[in-house]
Order: sequence, then structure tokens, then C-alpha cells
Amino acid sequence: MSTDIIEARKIHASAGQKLLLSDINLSVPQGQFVALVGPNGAGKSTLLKLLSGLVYADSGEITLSGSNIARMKPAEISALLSYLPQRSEIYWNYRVSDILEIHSATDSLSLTTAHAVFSAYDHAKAFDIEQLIDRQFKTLSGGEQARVLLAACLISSPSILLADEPAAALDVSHQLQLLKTIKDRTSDGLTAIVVMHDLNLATRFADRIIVLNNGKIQIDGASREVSLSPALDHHFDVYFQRLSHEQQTILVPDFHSARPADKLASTSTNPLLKVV
Ligand SMILES: Nc1ncnc2c1ncn2[C@@H]1O[C@H](COP(=O)(O)OP(=O)(O)OP(=O)(O)O)[C@@H](O)[C@H]1O
Repeated sequence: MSTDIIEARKIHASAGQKLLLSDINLSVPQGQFVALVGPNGAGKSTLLKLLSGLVYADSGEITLSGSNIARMKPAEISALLSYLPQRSEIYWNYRVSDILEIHSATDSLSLTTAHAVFSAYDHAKAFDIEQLIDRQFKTLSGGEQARVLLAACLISSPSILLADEPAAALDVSHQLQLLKTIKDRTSDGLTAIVVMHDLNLATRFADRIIVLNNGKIQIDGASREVSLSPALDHHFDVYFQRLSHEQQTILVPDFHSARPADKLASTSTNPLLKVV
């Protein structure tokens, strides 16, 4: 039996006549931090929604912890995973503490309210939002809201986190903090698939990078291998200058016209890297 906590086999998904994803095959072991990257419109959010059970594929199968997602009840899915959408609206006049307590409820039904509040405050500290705990969510800045929502996603200690650009609205320091928090949680067994646009942050924090383009997985491999792949330039339609810094390769994007002639594309011969 497979030990992979997330599996997708031969997934095809469409909306009306438009094919959104085709032939997606994916296995993610427990504790892995996967960065899902790709140009705008590649299909990243669609894939995350499918893996969350929010939309269904036309064909293929997704299993979470060995169970077919199509046969799981919403409560079973939400006990296993937290999904953070690209855009979230909270219309009720909730305070930050209310949001954290609501999200911790699945884990703390037996706790007293006082204990739950204490836990929420403790948890908030880990996300540097304890100073926001009595604020109305609606009055927070975009970045503050993003940090609260990620904290809410992780308060119930889910097995899986599926987060769609959680760092997009954050300042540099909070981006680092947020990705380090996710990384630390994966060391404790959390499995995370995080949609990101910053390839340098993806290379630095994720164990694995999956590049989606035109609804297909185009590159899939260890972060460092993917960052070195010439196919990356092709799929993002840029020329990446690659600078070595300590253990990391820094990608500096430029227009294709800046590309030296001798660096023109080659295919991967690296066995650690799957390039389609
Ligand atoms: N319900 C729908 N009907 C028609 N087209 C859709 C629908 N949902 C998504 N699409 C299209 O499918 C493609 C993939 O969308 P998706 O949101 O998954 O992309 P993405 O990779 O997350 O992009 P971005 O980086 O811009 O957020 C886009 O071209 C989008 O316009």
C-alpha cells in the first residue's frame, strides 16, 4: 500500500468547453513541502481546489490518506486538510480571536472556552498576530488578514495544508516567517502544497517544485534541480540568470532577448528531474 498522503491519477478537468487540467499524476509523501508554480492561468488554483474536494475532475482519481476524495464527506476532508483560497472574504463582524477559535473547534470540542482562548492566543503568537487578536478582521490590512487566515488554517493541526499564494500580500520579513512556519510544520509531519510566484522563495523553502503550464505538469523535481533546469525559462517565457549563493541558486529573470546564445535551451539529463 502507498504511503503517499496525496495521490492524483490521470486527472482531467474542464469548465464548459475549456480544458483546465489534463493528465495530472501526482504523489506527495507525508511531510513534504511542495511549491506549485507556473505562469498566470496555468491551472494552479484549479488543481488546489480539486485536491481540496471543492470541485470535481471530469475523470481520474484523487486519494487523500488512501481514501477516494469523491467518496469522502466534507467533514472527513476538513478534518484532514486545511485549504486557504487565493482570495478570502469574511463578511461577519468577527474578531481575530473568534476566527481562531472557530477554526480550532474541530480540535478542541472538549476544551473549556478559557482553554480555547488561551490556545488561540498561544497560536497567534507563533504567527506574530497576537497584537491583532482583539481587532475586527475587516479592519486589518491585506497582509495582516493573510497572516490571520494562515494561522486559522493551521490551528487545528491538519495533516495537509493546501494554500493558494499565502505569501502574496506579505512584506519580506513576514514572507520568510510564514514560509519558515510551514517548513517547520512539515518537519513535524504536515504535508503542504503551496502555490507561489516567487521562485527564489520556492527554491529556498520547498522540498520539491512542481511547474504547471497549460494545465499540465511540465517539470517536477527537487527544488534545486528544478531551479537549474533550462525548461524553467521556457515555461515562464523569460531568461533566468542563475547566481550561486551559498547552497542556493538565485534566479534573476530577464527578457528572452538578454539570453546569451550559448545558453539556449537543452533538455534535462538529470534523473532527479522529470521534464515533460
Ligand atoms: N470556471 C471556469 N470557467 C472558465 N475558465 C476557467 C474557470 N476556472 C478557471 N478557468 C480558467 O482556467 C485557467 C486556469 O485558472 P487557474 O485559476 O487555475 O490558474 P492559476 O494558475 O491559479 O493562475 P494565477 O497564477 O493567475 O492565479 C485560466 O485560464 C482561467 O481563466
